[in-house]
Amino acid sequence: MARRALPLTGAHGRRSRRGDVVGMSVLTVLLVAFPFLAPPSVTNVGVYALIYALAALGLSLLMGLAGQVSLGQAGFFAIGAYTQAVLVTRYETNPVLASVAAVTVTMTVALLVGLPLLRLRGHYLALATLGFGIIVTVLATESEFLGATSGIFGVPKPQFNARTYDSTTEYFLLLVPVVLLGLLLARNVVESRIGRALGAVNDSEVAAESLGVDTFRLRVQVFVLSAAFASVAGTAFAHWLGVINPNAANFPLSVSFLLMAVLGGVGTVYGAVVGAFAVEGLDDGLRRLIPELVPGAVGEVQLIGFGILLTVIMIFLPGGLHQLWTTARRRLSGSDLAAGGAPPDGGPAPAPDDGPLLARESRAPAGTPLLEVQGLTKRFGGVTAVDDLDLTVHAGEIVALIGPNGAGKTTAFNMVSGAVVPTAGTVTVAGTRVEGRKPHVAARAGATRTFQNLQIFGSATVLGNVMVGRHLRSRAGLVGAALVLPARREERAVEASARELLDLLGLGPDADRLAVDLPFGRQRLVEVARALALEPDLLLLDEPMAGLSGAERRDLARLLRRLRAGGMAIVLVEHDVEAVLALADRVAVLEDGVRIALGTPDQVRHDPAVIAAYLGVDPEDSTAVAVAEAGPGEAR
Ligand SMILES: Nc1ncnc2c1ncn2[C@@H]1O[C@H](COP(=O)(O)OP(=O)(O)OP(=O)(O)O)[C@@H](O)[C@H]1O
Repeated sequence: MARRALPLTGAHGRRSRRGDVVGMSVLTVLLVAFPFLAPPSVTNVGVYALIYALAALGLSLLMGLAGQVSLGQAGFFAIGAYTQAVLVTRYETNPVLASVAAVTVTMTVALLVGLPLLRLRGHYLALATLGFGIIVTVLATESEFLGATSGIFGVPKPQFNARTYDSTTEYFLLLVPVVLLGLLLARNVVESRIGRALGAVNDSEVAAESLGVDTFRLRVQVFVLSAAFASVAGTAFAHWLGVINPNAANFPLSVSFLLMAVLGGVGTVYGAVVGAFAVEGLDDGLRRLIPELVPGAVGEVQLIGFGILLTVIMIFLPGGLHQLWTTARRRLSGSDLAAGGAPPDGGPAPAPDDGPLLARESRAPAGTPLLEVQGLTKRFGGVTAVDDLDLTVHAGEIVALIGPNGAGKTTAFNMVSGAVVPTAGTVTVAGTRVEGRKPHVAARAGATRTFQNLQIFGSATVLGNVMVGRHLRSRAGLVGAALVLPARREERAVEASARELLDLLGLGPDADRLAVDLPFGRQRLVEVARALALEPDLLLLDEPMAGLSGAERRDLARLLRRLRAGGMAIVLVEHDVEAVLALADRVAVLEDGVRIALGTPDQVRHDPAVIAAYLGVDPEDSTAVAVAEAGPGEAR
């Protein structure tokens, strides 16, 4: 399971508003005092640090939230800078209006670039973004309109109320509120429904998708947001330097942004600012030091210095300076902050109530077909894992899918939930065709799942895991999240309903612990709670009993009965045949991908073909079948 170096927030699910206010206040005081305390040459370095911090912040969001590395951030920086320079110098546009236009242009380009590029992952995406940066550099170099290699001169220092901000100190102070606003917006996004969903995607894309998160759409959104940050930085850069040339898009600058984000701590919003100051300080230091150490050395030597630094950080401090900070805090407070306190031991069992659970008026009446599978087939090369499967599951019933190892249960299950594309056949969930589409489509239609191999969101608390399950039951988008106000009330409601569900499943005392710190059986329960948070009409459970103790199995079986009584349809793949026969209304049996039986537990229990499949006796041999019927036991 992919995990980012550090949780972006208090382990998405727990906010620290007081910490935010203190952090922002301290940073504001430090930044405002900086130009008055530092000598002018250092303030000059500080101006660059503030400008670059914005671009690094965007990159940090992209890497921390969307898990994507971009080597082309300078490309967006340059697009912002060039657009600003053109509008201000050629069309005498008001600088503020020009900035709005520059950011809009950059975001549009990012959208157009992101739509095809973000289908790539990992190194491929990094290489593609590198290519994008190179294209921008070449276009700027070759374009006469953009001044070719010389670039565009004469971008004036900004003026407000007939006052020109042309001293280093003034420009620094002008940038401080812009950077603080950028931090605030970024922080809001990280703490929002969108940030939580992206954090989940980083931990387990398939699980996040199954809870209704449209991962591609979110990635594109963060990519565009990240470019917007770079663009704002570019406009500030153009006014500060007064000239913009193709160097603004070049690879070393993208590497610098990457270094700032990584050094500060990927995904941590304050880290980008700290990283920018650290890198710019080092850059200045290396610029002075290297010519003394290596006579005649030029820029490339500095780049090597950065390369070495980046490597050392990745090896010894993958969480960047933020990691140092959190470790120090943890040591000072003598507690494990991420874990959210001492683990309770075991926690109480689910409530003993046996009434219907999660019933609601909008549910389809019992007996309504919610899942219709027709002719579902999957071939892996020469292996036909599932062969022409038909199955209908109705509201208010539990259907079990059983069969010996390799029978095709998981493959069938994965095709129904959207994780595997069928070779043939259809899957309809509550009237929506979902076969071959991403799992979030099935989730939107009302179906979600748990996993045989647990897919817990490792960087999140138990509460954070379950809050992701509320993704489709909340609405705040990226803009709403950035502006926080419309989203705050919704967030409180999401947290309250997630806590309610945790209490219902006896997980309340574990709510603020990291989910991965829980024992295996309780992690399974977290997955069930997370799935239930979506309020599904169809719940797909892949081996939910595996790894549970006897008491936990009984509790889970009772929970499923209560959900069925509440009108939910449940499909479970399970190896514990006795448990299944005691729980399910109907049982479908697969062997070598073929459905060999479908009926009530009693019918299936005595079906000679089923007995033969499990025990290897000949269904025509009545004596062997009679002996086998005496007790099929567990399949494994
Ligand atoms: N990605 C894959 N590539 C190739 N073959 C696969 C793939 N996934 C499954 N298979 C094959 O398809 C068949 C069905 O596998 P599947 O995992 O669906 O069975 P299962 O009933 O869930 O088994 P188990 O109970 O062991 O989990 C097996 O022969 C398996 O080897």
